[in-house]
Amino acid sequence: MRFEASDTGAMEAFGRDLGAVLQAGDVVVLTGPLGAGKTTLTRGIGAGLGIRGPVQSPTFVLARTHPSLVGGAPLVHVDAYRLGSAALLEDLDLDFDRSVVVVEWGAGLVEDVTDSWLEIVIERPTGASAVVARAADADGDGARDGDGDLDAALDADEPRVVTATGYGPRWAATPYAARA
Ligand SMILES: Nc1ncnc2c1ncn2[C@@H]1O[C@H](COP(=O)(O)OP(=O)(O)OP(=O)(O)O)[C@@H](O)[C@H]1O
Ligand SMILES: [Mg+2]
Repeated sequence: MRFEASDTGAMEAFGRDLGAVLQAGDVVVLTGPLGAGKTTLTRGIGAGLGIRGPVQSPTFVLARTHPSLVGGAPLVHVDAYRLGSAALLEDLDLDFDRSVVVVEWGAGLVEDVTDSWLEIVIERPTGASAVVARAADADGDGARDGDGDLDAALDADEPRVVTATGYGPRWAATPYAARA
């Protein structure tokens, strides 16, 4: 399943819709470059699940558990950026069966801990480098301004291409199923 999230709100809305169908035992893997929108999507998933926020970039903790406010499964939000190996993911001893687990940078790690997962790849078609170049020359005269607000430019709404592919029995009969 592939679509374009035109802005931050569209990404959160996709997450909310997805969160509404996720259940305990589900694992979602988010892949995409820095600032792609992985945490933004996780925030939407959290809203769809009805968990207690706020969902933030797990900078100092590798995994954060958000309890449900509606009697459903908690959201376990993992940042595997510094984790690097499936063994370390296993060491976190997460309660996969009873939680919805979302792993940023989890590609290639979750295969060892679950037989089914939903992989979501987020791409910035415009490319971060193009955004950086534009930020450096905000007035567009071809010369570097030196006062471009890089952070604002990186955060500004721009489309993302989102591809969601489900692997394993959990996703087989869903629109996300990977085509054999
Ligand atoms: N179409 C879009 N979809 C999602 N986020 C967008 C979009 N357009 C702009 N943004 C902005 O891009 C930023 C994405 O940041 P976010 O923290 O979600 O990325 P990330 O992939 O988690 O980064 P990191 O790798 O650092 O964890 C946010 O500031 C968000 O508002
Ligand atoms: Mg993030």
